[in-house]
Amino acid sequence: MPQAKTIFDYIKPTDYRFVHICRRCDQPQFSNEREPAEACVRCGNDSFHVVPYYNPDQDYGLDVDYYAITMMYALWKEGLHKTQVVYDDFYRKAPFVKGVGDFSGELGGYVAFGGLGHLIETINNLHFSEADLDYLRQQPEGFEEAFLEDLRKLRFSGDMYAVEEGNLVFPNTPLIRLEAPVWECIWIEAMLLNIINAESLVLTKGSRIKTIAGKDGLLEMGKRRAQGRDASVYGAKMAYIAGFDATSNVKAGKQFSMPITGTQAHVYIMFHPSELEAFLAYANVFPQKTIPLLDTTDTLNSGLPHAITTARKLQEKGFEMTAVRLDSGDLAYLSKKVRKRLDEEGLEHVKIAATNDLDEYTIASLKQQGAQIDIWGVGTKFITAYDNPALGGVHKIVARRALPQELRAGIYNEDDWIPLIKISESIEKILNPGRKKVYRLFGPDGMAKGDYICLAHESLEGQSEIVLKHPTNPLKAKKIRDFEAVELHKQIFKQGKCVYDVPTLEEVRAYHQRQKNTFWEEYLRLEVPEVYPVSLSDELRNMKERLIEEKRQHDDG
Ligand SMILES: Nc1ncnc2c1ncn2[C@@H]1O[C@H](COP(=O)(O)OP(=O)(O)OP(=O)(O)O)[C@@H](O)[C@H]1O
Ligand SMILES: O=P(O)(O)OC[C@H]1O[C@H](OP(=O)(O)OP(=O)(O)O)[C@H](O)[C@@H]1O
Ligand SMILES: O=C(O)c1cccnc1
Repeated sequence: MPQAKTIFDYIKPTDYRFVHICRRCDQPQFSNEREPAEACVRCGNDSFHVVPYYNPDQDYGLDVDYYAITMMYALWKEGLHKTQVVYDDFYRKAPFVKGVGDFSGELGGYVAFGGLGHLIETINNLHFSEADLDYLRQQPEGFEEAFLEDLRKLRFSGDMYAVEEGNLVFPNTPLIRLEAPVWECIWIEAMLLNIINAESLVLTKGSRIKTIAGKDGLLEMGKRRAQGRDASVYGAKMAYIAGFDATSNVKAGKQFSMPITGTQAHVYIMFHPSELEAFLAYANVFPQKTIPLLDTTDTLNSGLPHAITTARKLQEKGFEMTAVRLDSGDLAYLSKKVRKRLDEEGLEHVKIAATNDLDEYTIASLKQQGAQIDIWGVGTKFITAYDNPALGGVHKIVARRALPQELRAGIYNEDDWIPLIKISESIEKILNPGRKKVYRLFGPDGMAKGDYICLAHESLEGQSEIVLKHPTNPLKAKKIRDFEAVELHKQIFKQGKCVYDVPTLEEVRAYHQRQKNTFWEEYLRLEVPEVYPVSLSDELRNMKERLIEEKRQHDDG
């Protein structure tokens, strides 16, 4: 007899917090309330098992810090919420970089820009659901119904320009430029930073690991250690962009159509009466992809001979064993011993995979020690960005249109962009004001020579020579001739609509590698990397200095 249809068969619940399951007939009912209000729709019973329900597709509108909502409300009350503004997103200091810096103490390093795909998807979904509005209605601030009604209709309506995902970016360079009504920019802030900071950080870590692993096999295995489910899935995506070959994360494989792979864990070996039986049983089921784990008992005296026996059995059936995995002990020593033994047995084709808290530094050290490792499995230290757990990217207002009182007083015109600046104790922290764009300058050899940040109306077209000047240290200057200037920002949203052809994951991965290849190794090395030149145009620098001066005079007066 066919099973009775349930509510799951008819609707796709998007907005509920609880499922009340009838204790008599198992009929589920969705609700935002913990307390079941009604009797079972199918059998009339009134006893329910209450199960928390969470659909990750919900709560886009509330994916914010509360002060965003209160500021949005205050601006709405003032009638200024739709004022057009410009926001920049940038970071100030590259992560993971160790060393003392150059002669002026400046540290180099880069960030591989990640998260744009996820951000586009999120902005496309941005809205306040009825449940979101109900939640706000319950807050003690007493938001007016007319405000909540405006939130109900609110969608992102602005323009967004961004560096493309996978490119390399440097401190203080605008990665994203948002031009939208001020309340939308405030709404988006925390969500945008959450995505871009987390994914760029992990992509950068992955990119560094890939630099060291080179052409060796590289597998992502961090699911169990990532800080949250989302972080594991998007982290695996970043690994693939960085150049890893595959992930152990099956959800990421499905969600992003990326390759998945795996070996075997200690449980499989411990469960069987003996290590050899375990190896043989697995090989029997997966003769084309057998990667025995050698260290459950004793890597060299038990795991290795049993793996060799397994490889022989596979050969008898016409198969070659793929690899063996080392997961503890001195990986340099063990890998050399294992390689030698395998080669002596005529098993040169069997590769050696290694895991155990690896990162770019351990891999570099193992390579330097002559370790015979062909495949690196990297988990915890990649996915958690272990040695630098946060990227401090920020989202700052840099310009706005005139306010009604300024228009009335004739101080500004309607189409003026008014540059904004925030003075800080340290000169490095003072942000670059105004609507800006970024050029990357390439030499005739195709290598990146420096980035040039200028105002949006400026152009480098027809210019054959340029002096790149350090933003805060006038002694650092570099003349460049014979360059090709490429604008880094692409338009992503136009009046709220995505106008960007979002590349496939394969394309983003290839793009990351191509961009990385345009940087000299000196900028990418792990320790004490060269500082990549980033310059402000003279017009931007002069404007910044003038605004600083005006602000100081204004505050003194
Ligand atoms: N030759 C080597 N040179 C540098 N680092 C190594 C070398 N061999 C292993 N390592 C690293 O040293 C660390 C060893 O960690 P740890 O002592 O926790 O492992 P273990 O005792 O071998 O195994 P287990 O995970 O079972 O505790 C790991 O991060 C591993 O990657
Ligand atoms: O070491 P990672 O870079 O995180 O790579 C993934 C690790 O996860 C597994 O072990 P698990 O951590 O579950 O147990 P273990 O520490 O006892 O090996 C596996 O054996 C790897 O060692
Ligand atoms: O497939 C593996 O070997 C694997 C997967 C996740 C974690 N550690 C190892």
